[in-house]
Formats: sequence, C-alpha cells, structure tokens
Amino acid sequence: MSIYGDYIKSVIRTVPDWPEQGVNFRDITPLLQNSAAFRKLIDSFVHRYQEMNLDAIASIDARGFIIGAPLAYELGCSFVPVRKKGKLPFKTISETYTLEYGHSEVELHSDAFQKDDRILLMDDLIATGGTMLAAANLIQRSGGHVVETATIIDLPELGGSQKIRDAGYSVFAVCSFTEDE
Ligand SMILES: O=P(O)(O)OC[C@H]1O[C@H](OP(=O)(O)OP(=O)(O)O)[C@H](O)[C@@H]1O
Ligand SMILES: Nc1ncnc2[nH]cnc12
Repeated sequence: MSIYGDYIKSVIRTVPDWPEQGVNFRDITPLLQNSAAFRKLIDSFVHRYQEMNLDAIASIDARGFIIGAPLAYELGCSFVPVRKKGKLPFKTISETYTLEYGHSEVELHSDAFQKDDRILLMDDLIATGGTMLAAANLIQRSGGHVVETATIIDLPELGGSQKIRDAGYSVFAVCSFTEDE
C-alpha cells in the first residue's frame, strides 16, 4: 500500500453485479474526475519510481494507458503501449492468456525496447493476474527487463498478484479490495 492508499481507495467506486451478476466492478472514473486525487495517484508512482533508472513505462490497453502516459511524461521515460490483439500496425510479438471463459491475446511492437531496457509495467487493476503476467512475459521475451509491475488496485483474493510474484516479478499496488468491501 502506498502513502496515499487509503485516500485513493476512498475515491474508487464499487458497482455491484457489473458487467455480470456476482462481480464487484471497481470503477476508477470518480478518481479520474477528482483532479486532486488523480494528481496524488500519479505523484505516488513518481515518488516510488523516480530513482529507479527506468528506460520505459509499458502499460496495458486500455485503462493502463491512463496512468502509464502521465508517469512516463513525469519521469522523462519512453511510453510503450501493450495492446489487445490486432491494434498495432507494425511487426508484433504476442502472448495468449486465459480468461475466466476463453482466451485473450496481448501484443507489443517488436522494436518497442532495446535489449536490457529497464521497464515498469502498469495496469489499473490486477484480478486473476492473467493480463499483467502475459504482458510481463511478452516484455521479457522482447529483451526488456521488467523491474516491477504496478497497479492502482489489487484484488488479492483472486490470487493474481500472488501468481505474478510466483512467476518472479515484483508487484506494487496502491490499494487493495477484499470481496466484501
Ligand atoms: O487480472 P485480470 O483477470 O487479467 O484482469 C485485469 C484486467 O481486466 C481489465 O481490463 P479489460 O480487459 O476489462 O480491458 P479495458 O482496460 O479495455 O477495460 C483491467 O483493466 C485489467 O487489464
Ligand atoms: N472487478 C473488477 N473491476 C474492474 N475491472 C476489472 N477487471 C477484472 N476484474 C475487474
């Protein structure tokens, strides 16, 4: 949890039973609408990463872009989008991952990184961890080094952050929610 974790958590809205019965959707739009809260969020990432000599911020289509781009701007790093299949125009490498039902695929341009570049990978939320883990593996395959994976929200009861740690990556979350919150 970051220094602003409790505050950031207080401006995230939970929408029960969306997009389907039984899912508590953690909605970051109230956080984005609140300029003071959004600034504190980006500042907490700046505070954590400013001395880490990062070369690039990679973030995941689509909500990850909202936090990755301002952080890259603040830190003076390059910004690399990891996109859902079929969105990137140049030569890509891809990684398939399992969803609750079926499969999905993330892609990266083959020239996105230099070998051994130090990369921070960001997304807004970790649930089952499939998306973040696939993106991290993709970056490592492309020759980059994933220094850490970072998120606004972790849902630890779904096991995703532990799965990412078990695969050897560091995980930083600004806040977390249990199922009953
Ligand atoms: O840990 P996981 O179980 O993989 O789930 C987390 C992912 O799910 C959401 O994205 P979504 O695919 O809904 O796309 P969006 O950002 O375009 O809304 C979220 O933004 C993460 O990327
Ligand atoms: N519970 C949840 N809230 C918001 N985004 C999600 N992506 C996957 N699970 C989610």
